[in-house]
Amino acid sequence: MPVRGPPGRVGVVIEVNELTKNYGGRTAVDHLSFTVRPGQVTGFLGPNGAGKTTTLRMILGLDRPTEGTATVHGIPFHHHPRGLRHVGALLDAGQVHGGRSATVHLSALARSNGIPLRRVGEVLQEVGLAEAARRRIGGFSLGMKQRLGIAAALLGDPPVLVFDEPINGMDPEGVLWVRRLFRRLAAEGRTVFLSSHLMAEMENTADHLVVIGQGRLIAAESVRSFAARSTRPSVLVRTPQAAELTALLTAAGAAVEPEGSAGAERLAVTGLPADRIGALAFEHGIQLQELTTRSASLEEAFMELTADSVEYLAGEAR
Ligand SMILES: Nc1ncnc2c1ncn2[C@@H]1O[C@H](COP(=O)(O)OP(=O)(O)OP(=O)(O)O)[C@@H](O)[C@H]1O
Repeated sequence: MPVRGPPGRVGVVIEVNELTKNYGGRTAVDHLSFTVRPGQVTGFLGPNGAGKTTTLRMILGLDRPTEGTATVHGIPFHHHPRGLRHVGALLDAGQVHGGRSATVHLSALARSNGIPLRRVGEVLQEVGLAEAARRRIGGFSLGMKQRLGIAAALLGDPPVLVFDEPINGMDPEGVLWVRRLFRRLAAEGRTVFLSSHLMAEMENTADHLVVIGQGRLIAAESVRSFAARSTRPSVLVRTPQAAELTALLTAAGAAVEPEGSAGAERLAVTGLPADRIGALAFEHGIQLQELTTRSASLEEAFMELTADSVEYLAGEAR
């Protein structure tokens, strides 16, 4: 079923414009501007302390910006009359009343937001907590609490979903499940915006990325073009003549790193393209068993682009 929200700027659901948050003398979010569109999963990435949670809180109207604006469908979220039926959010899975059961917790949310109670059973089923519905939340693992938080976000069947580090604490099966869920929600036309400090989590989940460091925008683009930004694509070579090839490629200006365990004879070569490596090996009678160009991983692009902000934070002895 296609999901529609109220009209805003065409094709833009969440719009952050020059958003800034100061805490005392410290700037947590610094003139940040980006947009989030429907029908795709947008990953919100940055190292720890980059300002992701603060930004999400301002989008959800839980914190007031020092400067700038954050709107959902063209209006600040706290002015929106439909609450959970408009935006579903998971910010802190731990912030639930441990003495209640999942059913009681979700029923209270449904009642206060004018959502039919039948939705409680539906979302518990959806997130795989139907069996645990009557157990005390206090006994839930972090992964189960994340599922409960996702159930709460889905309760109002909203067109916009915002999740802060939803994959934290999930086991591998939970990670696969949640990825499929996010992709399905986006395919239904919803706007799905989720934060993480782990690039690898986003590689298979997001279509689009907003990357921040020290509260400032580093990149806002597709996952594919972000990965292509890494300046260090490398070529993987497997040969029984590793020492000879290493000397040859190094002399030709490449950097060569052995990979895997000693004697595995796999080399990661940067600074020379695969065809040149193949030609040099052929000219010198060196046998190659594998020659593969590796596209730079998202992780490498992320590390390169956020290196400065991470160093800065480490230097501040946080
Ligand atoms: N209520 C607050 N009072 C003072 N400083 C705060 C407050 N909330 C956040 N900060 C600071 O603002 C900066 C950004 O924090 P934020 O939690 O938004 O980052 P994050 O990207 O979500 O990080 P993480 O991945 O570690 O959750 C940090 O330096 C943090 O210490």
